[in-house]
Formats: sequence, structure tokens, C-alpha cells
Amino acid sequence: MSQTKHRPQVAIICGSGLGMLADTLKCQDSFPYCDIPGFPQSTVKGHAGRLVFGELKGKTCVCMQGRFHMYEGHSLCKTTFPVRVFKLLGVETLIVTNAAGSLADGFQPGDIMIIKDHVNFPGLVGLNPLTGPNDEKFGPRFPAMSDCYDKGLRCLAKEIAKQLGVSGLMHEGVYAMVGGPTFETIAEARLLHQLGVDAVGMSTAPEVVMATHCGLRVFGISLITNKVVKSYEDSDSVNHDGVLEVGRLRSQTVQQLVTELISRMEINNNNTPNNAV
Ligand SMILES: O=P(O)(O)O[C@@H]1C[C@H](O)[C@@H](CO)O1
Ligand code: HPA
Repeated sequence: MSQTKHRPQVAIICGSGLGMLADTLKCQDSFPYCDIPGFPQSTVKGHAGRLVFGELKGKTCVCMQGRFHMYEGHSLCKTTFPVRVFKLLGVETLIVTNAAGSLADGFQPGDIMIIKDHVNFPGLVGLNPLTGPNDEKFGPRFPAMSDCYDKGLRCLAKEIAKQLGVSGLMHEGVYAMVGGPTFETIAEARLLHQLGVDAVGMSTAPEVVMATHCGLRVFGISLITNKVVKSYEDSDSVNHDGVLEVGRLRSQTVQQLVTELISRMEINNNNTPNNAV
């Protein structure tokens, strides 16, 4: 806290190719992850690896320009470490963004999905960031996850999308996290589709679990960067550069949505910074 005057109320985690969200912050203080104790390094293209503090539409924000993924070899504890740092800094609301492939039939690359719920596949088999002794300072041993994605913010985002004239791009749905780094086989894609998953990616769920555990309000969006191939007749194939390219093409819309949401969200200021950080 001695390194910046900013006391953030809102934290944003930028997904693949969505790091430009940090560029919207005014009066920036920025820190490469290598200078922050306890932060791992970003190793994925499209994740710059900087923590940026600044002001946006009257709110103080902190933005992770690059996130950590389980497939990079980090423990889930490490990948979600920043969420607890945000909590201690006084953050009240976490905005998570990601790039994801779509399973839902009506979704197109470039569409935006407001996350209504998630399936945490690694979590279902015991790879949960809350595994191990529970720190009661942050939250309970057995936190409920039935209401992770704040309904009020989801409604507000839909209203904003309408006003921005981008409702046609918007959906609401279920995100599933898989471990990666492999993209899905066709059999896996069909399985996910049958299970009711709308979009699949390789992140986000552990961050949201940690945030919900410590009482942060969460809003999440997936930028649909590709359709997940579900047919053996389909010759399409997904790759990371294509994912980043869709991020670039939709950067402005995602930026506008998130900026307006931050501008219009109410902050209660009931999470005071912990001066020991
Ligand atoms: O950090 P996110 O979840 O946005 O990154 C997605 C999942 C993989 O890391 C990568 C695949 O292109 O993009
Ligand atoms: O199709 C996908 N699958 C998993 N993760 C992804 N991230 C972007 N697209 C995808």
C-alpha cells in the first residue's frame, strides 16, 4: 500500500487479449508482477503481467493485466493469490473477463456472454483453491456457491448493452472451466454441450471461488472467441492467435461495457483496506 496512493474499490482481471481494459485507467501506478512479492510470472501471450492501479469514472480500480492459469504450472493457491490481495486492499467488487469457446448453438465469435454461473471441472475433482486449512479471516470452511455472479450487476450490464446498442452481441450463460492447455476434443465438446455448458475456457472459476469465499461481489464476462468444434465433419480448428485476434476486434466494446458498468455500479465502502498489506 505504501507504493501507491490508490485504494481500489473495484478489481478487474483481464482475460486473454483483453488487457486493454487497464489502459482506460487514469492517473496510473503500474507494477510488473516480478516486483510484487508472492505474484508468479505471466507466461502466456496476451497476458502482459502488470498490476495497474488508477481511476475510472470516479471509482478507484486495480487491474490485473494478465492472469495466472493452472496449466502454467501454478498451484491454484498461487493463481488466486491476487484475489485475496484485492480483498485486503479494500476491494469490494471483482470483475472477471476471459476468452472462451462457445458450445451454445446461437453464439458467434465476437459475441459477449455475461456469466450467470459456472461449472468448475477442476474443482469437482478436488482441485479447488480452498483445499487445505481454512483461513476463517477470509471466509467459512464451506462457502455456498449458488449465487456467485451478482444478479444486480448482470441486470445492469444488460441495460447498458441495450443503451450502447450492442444487445445483439450479448448472451447470458454458463461458463465451464477445464484444465487446459489442450483445447477440447470433439467428444469432450459434445459432452460439455450435453451438460448445458454455453462457453468453455481455462480460467476464472478458481478466482470466483476465492472471491465468493471472502465476500466479494462478482461480475464476469466471456468474450466468445471461437466456436468449439463439435462435428467430425468440421475442419475448423481453434488456436491461441485466433483467440487474441477476436480480443483485439472486440476490445472497444468490452471496454465500453466494463467502463459504463463501473461508472454506474454502487459501492458501499464496507470493505476497509487492511493497513498491514
Ligand atoms: O485467461 P483466459 O481464460 O481468457 O485465456 C483463455 C484460455 C487460455 O488461457 C487461452 C486459450 O487461447 O485463452
Ligand atoms: O475453445 C476454447 N476452449 C477452451 N478455452 C478457450 N479459450 C478460448 N477459446 C477456448
